[in-house]
Amino acid sequence: MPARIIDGKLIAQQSREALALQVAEFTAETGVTPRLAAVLVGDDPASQVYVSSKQKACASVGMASDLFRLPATTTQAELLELVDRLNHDPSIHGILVQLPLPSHIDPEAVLDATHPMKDVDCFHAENVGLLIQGRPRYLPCTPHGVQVLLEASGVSTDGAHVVVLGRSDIVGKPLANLLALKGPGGNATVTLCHSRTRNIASFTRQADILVAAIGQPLFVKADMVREGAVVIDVGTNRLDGKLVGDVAFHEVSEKAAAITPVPGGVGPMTIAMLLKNTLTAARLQTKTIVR
Ligand SMILES: Nc1nc2c(c(=O)[nH]1)N[C@@H](CN(C=O)c1ccc(C(=O)N[C@@H](CCC(=O)O)C(=O)O)cc1)CN2
Repeated sequence: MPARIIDGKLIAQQSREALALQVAEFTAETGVTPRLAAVLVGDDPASQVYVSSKQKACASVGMASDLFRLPATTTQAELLELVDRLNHDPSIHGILVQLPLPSHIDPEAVLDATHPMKDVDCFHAENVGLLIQGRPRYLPCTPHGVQVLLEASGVSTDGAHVVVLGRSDIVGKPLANLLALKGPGGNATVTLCHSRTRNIASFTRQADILVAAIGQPLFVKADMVREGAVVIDVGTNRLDGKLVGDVAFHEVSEKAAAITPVPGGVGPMTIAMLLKNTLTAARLQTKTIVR
């Protein structure tokens, strides 16, 4: 039987609708509108699309956003100066610096410079540390999106064997940590595989839940997947002008119990989770009057 499709577009929309109510309530109580600053350096076409989607998503839930567009020739010092200005602007609750940055800028220096309270991407070392210790301030957007997709589709991670392909700082590493935490949405047994893993298929075939975030188009084939597994595709690769994931969708969906498509799977969830963090940031930075 072909796999059930996990509809990220729909689940992200439901998440935004729920969030819009929370934003309205927060603003009515405090008079504060949560505000996100997006920083885009250079002309990467995909990054322009993602940043514009983030701004539209902010507006759709009643949040404000500002876009700071800088040319590709911007120096690291100039970017750090802008981040410092945003750190000190009390009207801004969340800062996101869109990645990738031009190659002459060290992303670590920029992410380290973002104030941890405004780090709504959850990339700052302090926030990553808090997550790993099981007391997160913010949840990393794509990993949290994967977690919400699983929950919304009735797929429990409790005691499940999750195999994560890819060890990036944005997806693989934080996702492995998030799913291994104690509590609902966690409690998984996690195996983290990467490009140097020997006989990777011997691991993927053991997965109850397989998450592909390895950045290689159509890497996961049907013979790498256990019958009845749940497959989550985080890949966004351009192949012959078309957007494809890390999973060979058609053949794998004949074997999996449930699968996310690309587009329309994890991608929209990343943005929905960013909005959640921006509201959390606004709450943390606003002294709410207790009535
Ligand atoms: N500062 C950050 N930079 C980057 C992040 C991030 O979380 N923070 N993640 C990715 C890009 N990304 C968000 O920024 C992102 C990627 C994909 C999508 C998405 O909705 N994709 C759609 C397809 C859109 C298309 O046609 O290209 C989908 O999968 O349905 C949203 C956000 C790297 N950089």
